[in-house]
Amino acid sequence: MRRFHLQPGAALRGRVSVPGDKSVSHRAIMLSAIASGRSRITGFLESADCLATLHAFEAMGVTFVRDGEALEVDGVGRDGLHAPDGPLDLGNSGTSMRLMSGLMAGQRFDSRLVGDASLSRRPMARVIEPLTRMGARIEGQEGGRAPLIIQGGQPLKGIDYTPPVASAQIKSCVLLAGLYADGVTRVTEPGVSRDHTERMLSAFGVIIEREARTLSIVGGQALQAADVAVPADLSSAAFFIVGATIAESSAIVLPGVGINPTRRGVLDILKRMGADIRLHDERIQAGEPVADIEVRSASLKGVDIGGDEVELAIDEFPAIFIAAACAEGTTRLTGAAELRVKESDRIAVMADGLSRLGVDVNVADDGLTIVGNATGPAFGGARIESHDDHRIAMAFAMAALRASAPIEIDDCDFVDTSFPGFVALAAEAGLQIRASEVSE
Ligand SMILES: O=C(O)C1=C[C@@H](OP(=O)(O)O)[C@@H](O)[C@H](O)C1
Ligand SMILES: C=C(OP(=O)(O)O)C(=O)O
Repeated sequence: MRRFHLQPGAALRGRVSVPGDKSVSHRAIMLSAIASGRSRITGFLESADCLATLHAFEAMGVTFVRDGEALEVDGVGRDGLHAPDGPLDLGNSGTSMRLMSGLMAGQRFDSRLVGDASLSRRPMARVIEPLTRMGARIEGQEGGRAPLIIQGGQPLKGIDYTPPVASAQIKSCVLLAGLYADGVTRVTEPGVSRDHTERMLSAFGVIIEREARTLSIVGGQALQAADVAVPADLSSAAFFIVGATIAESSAIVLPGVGINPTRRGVLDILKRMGADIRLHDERIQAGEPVADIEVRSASLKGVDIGGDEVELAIDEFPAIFIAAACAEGTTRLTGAAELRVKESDRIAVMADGLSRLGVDVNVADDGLTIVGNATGPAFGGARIESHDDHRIAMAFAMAALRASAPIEIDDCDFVDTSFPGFVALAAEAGLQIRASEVSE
């Protein structure tokens, strides 16, 4: 088991190049695999989650070749995947399982999607239900959990679907199944969620229409190979953005980070709290908006967060909670029950860790309230459990910048699911961090 050890204090400074976007990398593999021709992906995130997606498509006959910085993919066409020899192991990755269940429902062969203990606890009824309505034969375990067993060769039909929660994973699953369905598939979003799938489908030549909150896709369309330049991951950048904000005398620049409007809630929330965040050289890279992000230390104040803003920052709340603990006054998050069904229950696990560090926190069913401490150290020292959740581990690592004593974080192996190289990059930026292997 990997443990992080952090010494208190220090500042973050310099240029911090975080690796590629996880959501975009998954989609780049999936769409290039079922496109016709050779696609070239640059900036692909070589993390455990994205490699799980890549290996699943390798097992279905797709060839990936590394060419220097690029990953070349020989797409097999919409109907060219082969039956895998065994189950497709998607590890810790909710995105892989939910998006691929849509793709697998449209194949002629059977598949079995499995994951680790955390993924096997996460709700899959949210994809089983719409896919079943489309005519798929898909079965989960009790309570709608993985493994998912998908029977191939079922004719799918387009449906009109409104997911029960705003979720890019549900939306993408249904749209991808829609590629294999007869007629039109429509998804009406109950709230805005990240639109990487729609943008990338267009880049691969698929016609997908949006009218207000409804997306429509006509089944049977073919994908043409495309080049994808994956932006740096804003969700990974978020830890450094919060770190540089809360640590005195900090100044960093994060180059080439994705700032897609359906994803950039963390920037808007932190700015509302008083953060000094500036965007430079805003540009479009392979259909996605990116910018260089400059961050300097700033004094923060507590804010209320809720409504549509929640999904726009869904993965960044562990980091935002650390910022809230360093803000003057109270931060109140509501409408965020989805945080309870991520890699861990991020409301309970963050509240537990914050309490151990001496922060005044109150938990509700759908959010929490944090009373911040804007002057001096905001955290004491303690050993924290990350509950095998990458984002919990990295968020608490940043807390050390405003702690009065050392912090240790257990179960940090899962950081590699989204951010390989985190420790080295954070240390280079100034965080006093080291990792050790300890026996369980
Ligand atoms: O589509 C995606 O790539 C993701 C969507 C989000 O999940 P939901 O859409 O279910 O909220 C997010 O939490 C996840 O890390 C990645
Ligand atoms: C929730 C996350 O990912 P996934 O759903 O793909 O496991 C995340 O990366 O924070």
